[in-house]
Amino acid sequence: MTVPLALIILVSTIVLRVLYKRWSRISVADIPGPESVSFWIGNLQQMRQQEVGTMDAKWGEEYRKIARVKVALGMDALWVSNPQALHYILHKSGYTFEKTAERKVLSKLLGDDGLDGANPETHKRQRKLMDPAFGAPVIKALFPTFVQYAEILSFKWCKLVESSPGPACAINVASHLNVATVDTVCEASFDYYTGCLEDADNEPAKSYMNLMAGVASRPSDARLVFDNLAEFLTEPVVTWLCRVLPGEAFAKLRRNKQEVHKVAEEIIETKVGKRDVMSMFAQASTSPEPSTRMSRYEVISQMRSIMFAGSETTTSTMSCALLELARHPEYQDRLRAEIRVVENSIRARGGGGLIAADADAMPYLQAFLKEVVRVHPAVPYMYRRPVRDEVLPLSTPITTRSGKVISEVPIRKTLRLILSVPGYNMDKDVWGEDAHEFNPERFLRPTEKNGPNVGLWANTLTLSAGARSCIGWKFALYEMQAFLFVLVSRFQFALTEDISRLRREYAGSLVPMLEGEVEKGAQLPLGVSLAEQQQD
Ligand code: HEM
Repeated sequence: MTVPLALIILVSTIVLRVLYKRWSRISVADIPGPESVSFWIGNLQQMRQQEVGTMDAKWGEEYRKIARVKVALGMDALWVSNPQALHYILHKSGYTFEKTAERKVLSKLLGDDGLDGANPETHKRQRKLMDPAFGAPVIKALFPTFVQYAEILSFKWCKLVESSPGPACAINVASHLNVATVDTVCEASFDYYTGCLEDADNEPAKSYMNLMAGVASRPSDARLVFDNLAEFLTEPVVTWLCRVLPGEAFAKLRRNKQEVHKVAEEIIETKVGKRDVMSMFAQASTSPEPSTRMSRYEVISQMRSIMFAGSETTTSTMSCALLELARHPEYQDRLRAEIRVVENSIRARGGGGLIAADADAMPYLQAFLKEVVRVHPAVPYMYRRPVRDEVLPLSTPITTRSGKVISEVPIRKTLRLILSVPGYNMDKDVWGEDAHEFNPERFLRPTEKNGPNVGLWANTLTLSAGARSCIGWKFALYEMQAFLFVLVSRFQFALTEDISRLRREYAGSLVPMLEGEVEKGAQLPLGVSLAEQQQD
């Protein structure tokens, strides 16, 4: 077939499908929402032009937690932060709300046939096989590895501080944490030493540095339209396009895939009889029973899925944790005081190092981390669409454009839903009048229950909920607790002048960047100096 003919068929298919959807849908036209900026990209750029959460706070108040927005080519979507609706979508409906086509394409690009993009049947099988590898006993046993990597990072920062002319050294903590989390996830999950914190040149690990910033920050209008076309194309066409399309973003993803597949093939061969996450998956690849088997390609895909899902998310959250400590010296002092008490008790029991039970018994560390996770959601949006016509229940009734008061919204099959994590996490009806302030104290006082329990941890939506919730949440929390303990014990954090240019940018995940230097990727420069240590 000639290229022009192929193009004509492609464009006609898209036009027909757009028209079909327009005529056959249950309309959400009566739901209030912001005016569309253009037919091509609707409100999509508007959602990205401001920092993560700004638009969500505005729309949450103005449209009462559910708004009709426009995505590409004049298509409708619903932006949702309504607690009852979120609860219904994530908890009540199993697999009725699947990931949108463009979200699945991203999963495929970053994780092949891994868990994140799997269709319901495959997802159920994979998740059942993978859940034990992320259970509390396995993750608590990994705690010494988390501490070990925090120590390596701390050693690196000590050298930087000691060699700087003044007592404090400006360190881009986001980029250092990115290296640390990639090293940690490789060692803890796959028993694979990458050594990037110690300046080793490991290509697979390096391909995860600044990945989302390179792939998804500040997309052009054309790119936004292209992403939204995924809905009208078949999977083989999308896969082919991703293989051949030009541009640095696609090239970066192709390099990443090549590097990780190469190393995953080698790792699998060494896994017989071991107990790390990858070994548990590799054993599943030899199971004779189809319901407990993962193919070799699926096992390799899980490595990509986990490395992608488990590195930039924790980088972003820990960076924001250090930022909040720098902004609030009083919280920093309080956390350090709690750390000193635990260090004393470790000394009193004869040493042996920090263990998971120590972190579990630190109320302020827990409260602080919960507040970081609430205010700085590493994955600000989740994208879903119903596989059948559905009705979304609302906890707060809304008045439609035509003046009707409704507490349910009928939606057609495949309507795109944008689940707003900052919208829910900052909802005053759920969190109180001070919902927009950073205040760890809220998790230390008894709270009234306002509405359904939506989120997985501390009721925040940050780790999602339900069948497709974050499988690595315990991994993330223990890793972040270990890092915070070690780093706050050794260092004092302060703001630098550059922080006035800080933007919490949306690049698929929340990435801290500096205005005017977005092309440099994640940046969070903080003043780091040595903290006063206790005398023995
Ligand atoms: C603070 C850190 C983290 C945050 C905020 C986070 C958040 C999330 C969210 C919101 C989802 C659901 C995405 C969606 O439905 O579109 C998810 C899924 C997932 N996460 Fe995490 N994550 C974190 C850390 C980790 C870690 C450390 C790992 C692995 C070591 C991990 C592995 C995964 C995987 C494999 C999925 C797909 C789960 C499924 O589809 O069943 N995550 N994560």
